[in-house]
Amino acid sequence: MEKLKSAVPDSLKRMVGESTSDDLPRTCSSLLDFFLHFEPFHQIVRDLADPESGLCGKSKDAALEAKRTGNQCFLRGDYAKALACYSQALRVAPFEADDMETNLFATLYVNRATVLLKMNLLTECLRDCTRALQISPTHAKAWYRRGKANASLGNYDNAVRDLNVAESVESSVGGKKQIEGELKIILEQCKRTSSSVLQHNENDLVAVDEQPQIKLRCVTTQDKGRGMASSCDISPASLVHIEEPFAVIISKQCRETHCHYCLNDLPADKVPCGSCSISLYCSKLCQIRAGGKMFRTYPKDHDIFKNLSSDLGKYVAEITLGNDSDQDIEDIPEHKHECQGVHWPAVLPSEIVLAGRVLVKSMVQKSATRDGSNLVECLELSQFYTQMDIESKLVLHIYSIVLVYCLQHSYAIELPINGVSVSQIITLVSQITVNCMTVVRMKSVDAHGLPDQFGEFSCSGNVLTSNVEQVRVGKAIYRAGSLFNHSCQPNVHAYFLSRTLHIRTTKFVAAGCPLELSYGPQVGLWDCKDRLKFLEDEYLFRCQCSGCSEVNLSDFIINAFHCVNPNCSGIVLESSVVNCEKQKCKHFTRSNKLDKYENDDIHEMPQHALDQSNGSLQISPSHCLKCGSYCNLESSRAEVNKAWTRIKRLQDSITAKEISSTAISDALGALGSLKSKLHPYNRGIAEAEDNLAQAFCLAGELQLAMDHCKASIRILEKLHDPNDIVIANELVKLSSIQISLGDITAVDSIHRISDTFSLYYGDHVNLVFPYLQSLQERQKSFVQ
Ligand SMILES: C[S@@+](CC[C@H](N)C(=O)[O-])C[C@H]1O[C@@H](n2cnc3c(N)ncnc32)[C@H](O)[C@@H]1O
Repeated sequence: MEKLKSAVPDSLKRMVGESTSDDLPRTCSSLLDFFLHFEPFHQIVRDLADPESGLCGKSKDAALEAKRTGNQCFLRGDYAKALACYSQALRVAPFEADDMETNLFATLYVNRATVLLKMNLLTECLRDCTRALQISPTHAKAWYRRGKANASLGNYDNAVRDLNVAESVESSVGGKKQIEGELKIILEQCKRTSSSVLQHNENDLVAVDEQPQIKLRCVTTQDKGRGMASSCDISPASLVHIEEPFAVIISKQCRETHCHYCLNDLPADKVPCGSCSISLYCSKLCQIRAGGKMFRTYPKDHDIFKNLSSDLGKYVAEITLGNDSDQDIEDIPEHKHECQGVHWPAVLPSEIVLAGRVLVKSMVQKSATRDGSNLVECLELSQFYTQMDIESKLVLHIYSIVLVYCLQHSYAIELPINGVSVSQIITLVSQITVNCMTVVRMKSVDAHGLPDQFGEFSCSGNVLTSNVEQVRVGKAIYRAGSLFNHSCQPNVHAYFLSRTLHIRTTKFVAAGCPLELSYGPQVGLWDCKDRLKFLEDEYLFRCQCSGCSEVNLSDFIINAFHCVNPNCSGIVLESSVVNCEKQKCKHFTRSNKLDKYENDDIHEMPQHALDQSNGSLQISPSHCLKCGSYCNLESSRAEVNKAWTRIKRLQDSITAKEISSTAISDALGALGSLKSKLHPYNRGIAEAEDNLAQAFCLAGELQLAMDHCKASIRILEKLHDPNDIVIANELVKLSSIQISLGDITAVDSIHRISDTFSLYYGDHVNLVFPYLQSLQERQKSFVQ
């Protein structure tokens, strides 16, 4: 990119930098012309798009090497490493390759199934055996391992069937004997235990039965353009919107951990893409949905099966044929055009690869014309090319040109390469920038940073604690979902089950009111100036929401300093905050929720400042809003910065899991400095308290951890609504500490968490956050 950017002549750079969306066909055409005669550009495109030089292709040698290492690890008993090696071998193995007259894929699946069986990952083992059998139906070891996994799962009928088939396809006498021995054991077990047939569906996609019952209207306002509004009163926690994405792309940092199609966690038996070594899937169904149907060896009329009873024959057919053909598979696989081992999909920025997906899908769907000239209109999304800075415009031009060339090389799309087509891609990417949604997943981790996926309490020594973290797993375009505008005080919450967007109200919404979600910033999390800056930088608009146009108390106190007068509870603001507050057009009214400040006098301060001037805020930076005392904020800021350097050291030791008593006592000193300079409800103090809570958890000092966690929550309660999810997330930590301490008040905390999470996730709460169930189980044991 740097090479291409620096090669562009200054005059062309200027022309691109000053362009508006109307100029795009002309600027694209000029830049294309330049690159056409610039050989390094063509070399770059060849490197990115030529399968021969692609770095993400399949290699039988690399697969055999990984398999060999896997075998050695297996023999040593290093099952985790063996599992990783077999998975890597599967990722790079060419689908058609054979190894010792057996399909290499099938062998690798069976090897991996053997490791999975050793690791007691039975369902995963079963699935790998089935995958091997769908490629190579007479693979005796696959039937045998399948039988063992089924027996361990208590599926005795199927285990007996598997072993009977294994025996009939096994050629060696020794092998047959071993199977017979196993069969006897299983038949014995079967007699002792009543058979329970468990269904193990490879693609356990979440069944979503709840459907939105409310009709929404699309309305247009002058300050925000189109937006969604309710046509009736809507009660809190109502599901108002469900939508499948138009296109999705996984985050780069989640490529090894999450399914590239549905974005769920990858299981131990992940499935690789059939034609490149980039993508990984949680199941074959996801692989097919993303990459299209692969060539498959369907079971032929094997002589070997002829002696089977009709019941067993039917069973064999069921297993080996699978049920993919019955599945409702999306007819436009979004990854297919990126395959064949080329590495541009791995190298180019996610938004560009996503633009490629949108473009190909639109063209295949025929909603876009062959020359792509109506691509932008057919998506009907807003875009802000003209507002972009000079540098971004040039980068966007170059990436768009590279993308069209790559698509033509590796997919042979019919899109002509000219100023019009490239300008359409530029507009498409700028649409994606402002309209794509970040798909997030909730993850609970224990104080030691270990994932707590199974909803169990992690236990390290005597410390049992948990945090909630959000993982940004991907980006997606939802056409109707994009019509929801942003508010820093949102009344709806967006979440994702697999790739499906769900939007639910978190407050009562009166008929006709806009339904607005948060694009990231929220009142109570950041102050107004930081929110405005983020939205301008990321989404290129100036926020007009209530939080940014009406004075609210959170924005006053979130970054406030303490009055120098120790007896005064007043707040002192920096000039940047004051300037931002003064620009708000609507001012503080009694309707701003004051209940949470009932026993404080801070709510009077903005009101007081307002009344004096009859309309506009009369507040001076560096002066206490209550008593007027001057505070030298420069020296306060310097002291606060010093304190933060010390707290950061504690954060580093938390990350490194190396907590020392010196680090903690130093951070306690720093917290004292923060408290002496900052207003008691400053968010920085909440953060420092939270860090200390985590540190004390790691050090096993749970009582102190609880005190600091509570102190953090007390501040959050001043900054947010009582049922805000930010507070519930912190309560997760508090409740797990309380449980560990045997503190009965854990029950109240868990009730609050449950109420808030149900508000945000409705009936999906346990799917999104399985940890809640285990908290509730623990709560029951308290009550009994
Ligand atoms: C995802 S789109 C939302 C739909 C958009 N209003 C439309 O007409 O297509 C995001 C754009 O909507 C507008 N928008 C959303 N929230 C806004 C807000 N709080 N203040 C001002 N503009 C907003 C901005 O122009 C932003 O770039």
